[in-house]
Formats: sequence, C-alpha cells, structure tokens
Amino acid sequence: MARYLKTGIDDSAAAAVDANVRATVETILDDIAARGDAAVRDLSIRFDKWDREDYRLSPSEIQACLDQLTKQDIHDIEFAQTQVRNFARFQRDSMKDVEVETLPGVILGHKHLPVNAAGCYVPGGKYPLLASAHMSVITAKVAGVPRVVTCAPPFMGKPAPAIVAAQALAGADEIWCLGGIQAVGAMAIGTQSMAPVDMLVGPGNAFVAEAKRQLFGRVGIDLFAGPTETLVIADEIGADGELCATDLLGQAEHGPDSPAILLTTSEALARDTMREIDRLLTILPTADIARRAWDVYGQVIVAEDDAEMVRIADAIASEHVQVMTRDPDYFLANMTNYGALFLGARTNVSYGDKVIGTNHTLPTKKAARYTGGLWVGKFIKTCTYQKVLTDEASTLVGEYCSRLCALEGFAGHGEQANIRVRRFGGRNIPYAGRAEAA
Ligand SMILES: NC(=O)c1ccc[n+]([C@@H]2O[C@H](COP(=O)([O-])OP(=O)(O)OC[C@H]3O[C@@H](n4cnc5c(N)ncnc54)[C@H](O)[C@@H]3O)[C@@H](O)[C@H]2O)c1
Ligand SMILES: [Zn+2]
Repeated sequence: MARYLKTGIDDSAAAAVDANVRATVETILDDIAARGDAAVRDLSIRFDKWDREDYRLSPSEIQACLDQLTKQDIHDIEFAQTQVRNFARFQRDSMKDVEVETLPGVILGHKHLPVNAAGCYVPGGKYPLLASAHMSVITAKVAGVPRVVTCAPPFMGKPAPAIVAAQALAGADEIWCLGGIQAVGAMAIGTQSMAPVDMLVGPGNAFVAEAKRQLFGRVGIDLFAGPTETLVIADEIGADGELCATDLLGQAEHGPDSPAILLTTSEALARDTMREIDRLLTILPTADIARRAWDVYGQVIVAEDDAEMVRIADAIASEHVQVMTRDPDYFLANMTNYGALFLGARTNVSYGDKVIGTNHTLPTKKAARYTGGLWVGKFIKTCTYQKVLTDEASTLVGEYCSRLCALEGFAGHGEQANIRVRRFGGRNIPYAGRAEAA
C-alpha cells in the first residue's frame, strides 16, 4: 500500500476554485458575444491595463519586435522551431488518406482536411511563453491550415518581443496582442474587427482553459490544456534528491496552481527530495510562485514497487510524467494515462517545453484519460466518402438497406433504397415496401 509523506489540496477545495472560474468565464463570454470589440477593449483594460484602438499588430510593430532580439535569440528560436516542424511533418506523414473496395463495386474512403482557420493562444501572463507559438502556429501550418490567427497578452505593458518574433517566424497570418478570456472569446465568437476561427488551440491559465471548454461546440478545441502538472517517478538507481527536486520545482514555477508530485519506491529518496526542495526554494529566483504551488498542490507518495507506481500514475493521469528509475521503458510499456513521457535522467520536461520537438500543449486535470496532446492531427478532419460503381452493388446494398429500414420503421429511408433497387436491379418493390430476401 502506498503511503503519502505529503498530501496536496483536497478535492472539494479544488472544485470551489473551478466553480468560481466557470462563473467568471461565462459572464465575460456573454459580454463579448453582445458587445464585440467594445467588450474586448474594456476587458483588456481591466485585466491587462492594455488599451488600444486596434489590437492587431501591424507589420512594422512585428518588425520592431524582431529587431529587439539578438542574432543568438533568433537562432535559438529558429532551432526550436525546426525541431517542432520536423517532428510535426513526420507525424503528418503518418496520417494516410485511404480508399478501399469493401464489396465488389463499393468504394469507401477517407480524406484528411485541415480546418480553414485556427486561433492559437500563446500564454504570457506570468512569463512570455514564446515556445507556445512554435507548438500551435507551426503545427497548424504543417497541418495545412490556411488562416492562422494568434493571440498573446501584453507583457509588462506591451507586446512581448520574443513572443511576437516566435509567432511571426512560425508563420502566423494575424498576430493580435490580446490575453485571457477576451483573446479566445474574440477568436471563437468573432468581433467587428476579427473574423471568427473554426478551432481554438493552445495552453493557458485556468481562465483560458475554461473559456476554451465553454466555447467548444461553437468552435472545435484541441484539448483541455490548463495549469501545468508534473509527476516525477523515480527510484534511488535512476535519480537522486537534487535531480527530483529540480524537476519538481522547475514545473511548479509555472504558477501557484501547478501540481508537482513525486512518486517513488524509496522513502530515503523521498525524504532527500523534500530536503532538497526546501534548500532550492531559498535560491530559485522564481521560488515565490514555486513555493506556493508546492505547499498547496505538492505531493510525495511512496509505493511498494514499479507495478504499484504504474497504477498510481495512471490514476493521476498527469500532464507530464518524468521517469527516472532503473528501467524507464517499463513505464513506456505499461502506462496508459499521461500527456507526455520523459524517459530517463538525460531528458526532462523542460526539453519538451522549449526545444526538443514534441508538442508541449498537453492535457491537464486528468484529460490524459481520453486524449493526447496537441499535434497535426488535431487540426485535421478525417472525412469519409463513398461511391457505388455498379448496378449489382447498388442493388445488393439496397436490398439489405430496405429491410433494415423497415426494421426501424423508417419508410422514407427505405424508399431511398427501394428506388435504386427498382432502377438499377429491375426489382419490383411496392412504394415504401420492404425488399424480400433473395
Ligand atoms: N497544459 C499545457 O500544455 C500548458 C503548457 C504551457 C503552459 N501552461 C499553463 O499556462 C498558464 C499560463 O498562465 P498565465 O496566467 O501566465 O498566462 P495566460 O496568458 O494563460 O493568462 C493571462 C491572462 O489571464 C487573464 N486573467 C488573469 N487574471 C484574471 C482574472 N482574475 N479573471 C479573468 N481573467 C484573468 C488576463 O486577461 C491575462 O491576459 C500556466 O498556468 C501554465 O501552467 C499549460
Ligand atoms: Zn513547463
């Protein structure tokens, strides 16, 4: 039986926070639907102290942002974007259109069609998270989306140069400096100045994730990608306390609502990690945020063996799962619920977040039970078609269809079949009747 050396916030306290966010988002989305640009501007002033006539950045503003970065900055962004693009292309190539003859003369197929317009949210409230621009804009472009709109909030009172550079280098068609609910609301609903998109993607804080959830239906969304979560699975052969503590705090720094959990078979490693966390919190520059996250959401769990760790990890269904044990591949072979796996001590979540090439927009709040992260496939609709090439095939399928429609009481559907059986098969079936078995 697993033991908890540290527990996090309880479920009812977390549910109360969620209910508050839900209500705020609902009111704000109604306002955007009713008042369009005027609401967006009021909200931007209220939440981000950011007032403009027009929130779309002009080509000269975009160029000014690029000019503020050093050559090295641009090179680094381009390196990361190349990794993301290469892996996305490889994944795109794995998606095949199909066409098959399932019965003589019956052709069925599917085609992959990108959505026509995507809205990519890039978070930037607490940190200018430029990596999110690679993750959604490049992926949309590799998928073949013709119109890619992207929004990020202002950072310290103005557009964040590094975010805007990444959005532009990624190939975005429209760059807007808008944050939070007003950004995703405007993109999905549309305003006088912004044409609506067909789907919303990208991570964000609890408000952004909830707004996307509420807008789902009106538009498509990629997945529920809210505040970052991390789970470190370790034993004393694969890791030490300093490594575990560094990897837990590295992700806890995202925000005060970011859970970081250590799951281990070694109580000694667990105690070491907790000591190291206390030490690192005295020197980490972002300790203020990371400490709040660790105090409220952090957990330390000691399990009996690897099999129990798999069961616990699947129940947690964390966004990121870093495995530093004697045999990381055991977790790749056996785990079923995770946003992304980071296997072995040589890699870590930050590589995935920033540069290595897998997408960092990943499911949170147990959404990993039913979805993986953002990838080209999320922008692509798999649409089927069919053709019937011969009179014989139309008659054969039509006779079955006629009888199956009668079984359901669907006379009109039945007649769609019957008229074809009469015309292409020469059979005499009464109007709205039922084809007899041959
Ligand atoms: N799941 C993932 O894949 C993933 C990846 C990267 C980042 N993230 C998460 O993205 C988040 C980024 O959060 P952030 O806050 O720094 O930036 P953000 O851009 O998501 O949110 C900032 C915006 O939130 C709005 N806002 C702030 N307080 C509000 C309030 N009280 N009511 C209404 N709106 C409000 C403001 O408009 C502001 O522009 C973090 O939680 C991080 O963990 C998730
Ligand atoms: Zn991160």
